[in-house]
Amino acid sequence: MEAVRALGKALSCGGAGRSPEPRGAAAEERVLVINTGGTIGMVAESGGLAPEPNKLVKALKKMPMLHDKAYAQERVPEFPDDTLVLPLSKQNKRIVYTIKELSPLLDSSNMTPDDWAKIAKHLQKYYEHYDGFVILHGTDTMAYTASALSFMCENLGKTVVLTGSQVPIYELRNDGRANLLGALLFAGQFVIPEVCLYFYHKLYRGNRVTKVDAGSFSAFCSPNLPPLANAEVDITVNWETVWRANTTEKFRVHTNMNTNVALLRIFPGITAAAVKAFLQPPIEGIVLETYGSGNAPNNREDLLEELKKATDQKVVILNCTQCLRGTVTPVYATGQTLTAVGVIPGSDMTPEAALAKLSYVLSKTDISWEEKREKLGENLRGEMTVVPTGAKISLTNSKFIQVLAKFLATSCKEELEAVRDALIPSLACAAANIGDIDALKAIGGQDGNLSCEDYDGRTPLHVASSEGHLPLVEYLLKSGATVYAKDRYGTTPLMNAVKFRHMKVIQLLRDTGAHLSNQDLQNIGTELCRLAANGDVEGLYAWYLAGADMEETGYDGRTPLQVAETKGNSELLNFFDQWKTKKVREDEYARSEYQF
Ligand SMILES: NC(=O)C[C@H](N)C(=O)O
Repeated sequence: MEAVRALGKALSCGGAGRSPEPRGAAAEERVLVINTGGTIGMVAESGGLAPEPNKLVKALKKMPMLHDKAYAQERVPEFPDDTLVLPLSKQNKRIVYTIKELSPLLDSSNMTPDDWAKIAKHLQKYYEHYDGFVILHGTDTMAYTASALSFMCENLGKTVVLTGSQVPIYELRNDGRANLLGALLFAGQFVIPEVCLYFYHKLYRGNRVTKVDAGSFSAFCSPNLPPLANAEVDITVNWETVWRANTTEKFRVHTNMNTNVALLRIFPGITAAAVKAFLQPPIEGIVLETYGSGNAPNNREDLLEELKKATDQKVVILNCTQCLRGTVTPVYATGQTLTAVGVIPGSDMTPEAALAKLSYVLSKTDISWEEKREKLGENLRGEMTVVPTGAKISLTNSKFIQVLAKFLATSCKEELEAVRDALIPSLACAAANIGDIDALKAIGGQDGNLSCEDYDGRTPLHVASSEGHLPLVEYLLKSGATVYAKDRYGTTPLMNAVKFRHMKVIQLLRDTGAHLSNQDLQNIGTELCRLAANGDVEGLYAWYLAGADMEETGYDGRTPLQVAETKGNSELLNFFDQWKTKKVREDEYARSEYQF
């Protein structure tokens, strides 16, 4: 075991988090906090607890665990009034966070789909400006909002964490401080590209939670999926559980959710008249909350007839269990009867997730009713467990890992996992270096996380981007590798591709949502002018494709074009001519001569 530990230490990786050990000057990570209301920012009024606007930022500034005053003062005027900074984290990160307060602040009981859309639009608007997002929200309907946002956010590549509290943060004993701190640490330090919910030391998948306790700090539970991460003495992320979009498409939000949906909980003696009334137009879909493993009475012809009539009228009915834990299965005749009248089995989805999914899928205008029914049975955001078809190669089946395990004298599963976690980052990066897709596929098949980091925080995507292995970059992105990974120097795969001028890789990364960060853009004008002075058209083009503004000025106030004009280099002038005339429309640009 010692040998395994030593190996693990030597090769240790932080998953898809950012650099795992404190090293040198702290990197700054930017987090946007969207404050929607909830108990966390409430004060007692004559009518009971209610949210108080414009109070939170001032209060947080007086809390040393949530604001490092001295650091912020050094950075004035860069830090505006709504921007705070956490003390240095154990991972040597500075999390700088900006709070945007929505108006009006809401008790979450007053939330509607319009408010979800408002939050989603904020995520879209500020997506490229921040590394991660925290949404402060009341606990009462947090599971609904988390579920809805998980569907509304399409191709999500950054961490979004909802949190709140049971006791206002202004009170002496409260859970708000710890919850906010935990949420900020996750949003700022890890790329967990999901809509998550952080509460009482646990990070959950947002569409798997339900509020289970009105009087405990441990208010939420995720009955059918273990937490994505635990913040105990150490923060541990269960990377194998993390859901990834596996896409080369850009992040976007879908906000026009269908509101003609509802939840119907069956109970002994429910009348057919009540069900009929419930299923009348304009209703388009319902979540039917059934007993046990998805059962409803099969001796009630009148009820079944109403359900059948509704599905014939194209009302979608999704079957979820009333039980906190467990799944809808076709083991009982009473369950199979429902499927026979057109009800779709909802697996182990929570009613909150099922409702949000229904609202999302039914609002899609580009797919048919049949396709919508199909989509409801698919796992779209990790909201339900789908039994995999085809046996997965298990860790213990891997010959390579077995040989190594033998060599290292390991036997138990934990030790095997330690070997795997220690080796996979280096192996995956080595495979990426030589462009070996088959090797990467094999590594992925060993439960390997292809967003894993090596000892320098570099992921296979960094390496493949540096080397310009386009098919491999595409494979990695489609296997869930994050474009937002940063190595220990804060460098992203996009910057690697720019440095080594792999134009097609730059384009693919950009299509997937990669963008230049504040760090990348420091002194960008001077860098562009330097390239112009050297007549380095290829270098300029790489920066252009990566999204740099060609009109940035250098240290002497000149633009790259002005430098080019002084140089009189014809290739350079031709480049700027094309940029000026066809400009900035990338599609036209790509068709021009500068398509390397
Ligand atoms: N603890 C809370 O946040 C409850 C509050 N009623 C809300 O949901 O806004």
